[in-house]
Amino acid sequence: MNAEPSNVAATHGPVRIVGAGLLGASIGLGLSAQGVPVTLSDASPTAQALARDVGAGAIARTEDAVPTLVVVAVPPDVAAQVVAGELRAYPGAVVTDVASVKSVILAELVAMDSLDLSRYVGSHPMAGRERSGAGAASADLFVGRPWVITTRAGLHPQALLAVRSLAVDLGAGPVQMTPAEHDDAVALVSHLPQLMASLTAGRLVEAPEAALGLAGQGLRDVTRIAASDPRLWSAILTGNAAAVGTHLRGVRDDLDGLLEALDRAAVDGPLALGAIAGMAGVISAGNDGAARIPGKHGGLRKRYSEVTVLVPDEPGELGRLFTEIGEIGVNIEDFQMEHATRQRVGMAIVSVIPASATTLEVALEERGWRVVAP
Ligand SMILES: NC(=O)c1ccc[n+]([C@@H]2O[C@H](COP(=O)([O-])OP(=O)(O)OC[C@H]3O[C@@H](n4cnc5c(N)ncnc54)[C@H](O)[C@@H]3O)[C@@H](O)[C@H]2O)c1
Ligand SMILES: O=C(O)C(=O)C[C@]1(C(=O)O)C=C[C@@H](O)C=C1
Repeated sequence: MNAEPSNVAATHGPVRIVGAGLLGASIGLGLSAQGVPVTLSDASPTAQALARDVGAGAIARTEDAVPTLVVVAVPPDVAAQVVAGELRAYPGAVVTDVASVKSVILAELVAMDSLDLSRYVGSHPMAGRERSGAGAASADLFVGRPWVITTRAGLHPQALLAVRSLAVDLGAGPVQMTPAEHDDAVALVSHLPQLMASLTAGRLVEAPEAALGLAGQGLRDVTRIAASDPRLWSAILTGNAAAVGTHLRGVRDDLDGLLEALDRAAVDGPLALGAIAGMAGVISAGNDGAARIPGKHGGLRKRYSEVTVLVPDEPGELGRLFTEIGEIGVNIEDFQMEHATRQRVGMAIVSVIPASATTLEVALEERGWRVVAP
């Protein structure tokens, strides 16, 4: 049963969404759930119909009420053209786009004639998935995530406010920065990780089956986003080429140092002069960098204990595990599932606060679950 829409949004509709894929449909779902009227437009009639069918809004028609806010959620290489069209079509509306790069789109818009750019606010929710299209959309996609809102001279304060309200209504935290600051930041925290995941996964293309059969959670963690859409990501990466190049050159320097140490170990043995320090330096820097990644709600990442439980690969077993953890009175902070190759069993890795780990292990064992030793 659908919950009644709770009409508490600060965003005044109608909101028109152009590009009804993962981002557009997620925004539509989040706004529709709060009773904001949403219309959807997409170059693909199929994408448009799918977004409507998942509940993201109504398909746009020429006789629709004029929107107060237009959200452009198309790939970055066409975003400026679409934003310009919307600014011209709706002279009273605020127009935002959610593309993953910001400077290149603004530069394209500035180069166009007779556009009222005081109503355009480039933005970027730092939330997404490795899958495209409305079928993967979720109203909760933005909850607890930063939503970058780019600022610059000449912006109408009401336009800024409208896009801030959109972010807040969808549960995100607005963060203001210039387009250049945004592009530098995402080159490091989003675009470089995508490339590293893709480069690592690309090494698997010709890997022997026997090696792939040994793959554990480490490989899965590092390669989740390697499933991302090549067309979308090519546009993102080339749209932020200079900043991405800077970080990749940094990685290249690190790789050169690493290879030098490895080559020494390969020739003179594992304890060759400088070899151990070379490895430890890279791994320690990784520890320090990872420790700086903020937790999902903005605070410092908490260190949880992991309790690993074998779960039979049968309907309802995972649900039973969750129910019993609830009965034991322990809160699940995070959860991952690891699948054992060629076995009818999976490993549920349940993250809990350290003080609860032993209690949970003992209680689950008592209830007949097989807990894997930490
Ligand atoms: N995928 C993510 O994780 C993520 C996260 C944050 C921001 N973004 C940005 O959001 C935007 C949309 O990404 P997505 O993941 O939703 O992609 P998507 O492929 O799921 O959806 C894009 C939609 O835009 C439509 N489209 C393409 N050109 C169009 C045009 N000229 N006019 C109208 N519709 C057009 C496509 O048919 C498609 O339905 C991109 O700019 C992307 O950089 C993506
Ligand atoms: O979680 C993911 O799938 C993402 O990679 C989302 C992610 C990110 O790098 O954080 C990817 C690109 C977008 O521009 C914003 C968010």
